[in-house]
Amino acid sequence: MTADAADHSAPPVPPALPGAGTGPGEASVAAASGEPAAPAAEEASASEPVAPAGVETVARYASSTELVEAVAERLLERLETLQADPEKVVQLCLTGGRTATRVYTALTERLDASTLDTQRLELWWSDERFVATEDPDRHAGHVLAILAGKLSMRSDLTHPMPAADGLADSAAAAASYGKELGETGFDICLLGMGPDGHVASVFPDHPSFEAAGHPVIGVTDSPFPPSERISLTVPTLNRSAEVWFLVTGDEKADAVRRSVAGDPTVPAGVVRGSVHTWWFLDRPAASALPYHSCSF
Ligand SMILES: O=C(O)[C@H](O)[C@@H](O)[C@H](O)[C@H](O)COP(=O)(O)O
Repeated sequence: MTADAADHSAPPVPPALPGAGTGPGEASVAAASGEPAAPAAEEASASEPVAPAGVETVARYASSTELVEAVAERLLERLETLQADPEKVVQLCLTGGRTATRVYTALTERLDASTLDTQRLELWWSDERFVATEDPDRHAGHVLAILAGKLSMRSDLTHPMPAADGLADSAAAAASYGKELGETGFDICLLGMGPDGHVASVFPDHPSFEAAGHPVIGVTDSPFPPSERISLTVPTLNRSAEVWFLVTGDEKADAVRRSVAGDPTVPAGVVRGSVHTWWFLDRPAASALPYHSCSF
């Protein structure tokens, strides 16, 4: 396995997050990875989604398959570590996309050998295509088909976003999901990234990127089909102790470069974990990074 490098960092001082883990697990990630310190990010305001300060690590893999296997293994270990606190219900935010879907499959293949307590795992989604429950375009359908076959999940802790059947529109669905989510902060938020630097259904140069004051939004004119979606907004994504970006493919290389550099014009440039942001990249996705951003 080839991976890992670290460059971008800020003092590993986790701010208190409602619902998100800030215990010894997170502190030790920062300390163990030994990244150099850098100045803290500017303070965020409600209207400007400036990323919270946290350690950043770029982990580069020779292939997408290596990435998928390594992330699945790391995710399982991390969930188990967070559950070392017997009271802890881990808050995990899931994403759609091909890379994440492969990670879920790889994770289920490791479950037999793991001590993960699925009864203390709460699942959320960062975005959803606003289509009918049975529509194959729906993220949650794919994810649940993979996970539910292997995990005994608690229905009261599993929160797919609403489907289009039975709800007036994506704005109503977003409001309903916002209520369900409340002030929840995520221990880990998994995110894919599009070639334009979009995350969840927050797109650059688009109203979804300016949705201040709304934790969850309905999107009616997505640049990528289907046009109607539901999404967490940037400030809500930033209620994450750890953000894990999973990015593969050379068509994303330039967006990766800009996002890792913190370009405020791309959504992935301003989404950060308050404790740790991981960039899990395959070699093509990392190809536009300055070489010193990766070391293997
Ligand atoms: O809803 C969508 O249109 C896609 O699912 C998209 O947002 C996806 O998350 C990213 O493009 C990364 O996905 P890949 O890993 O498939 O590239």
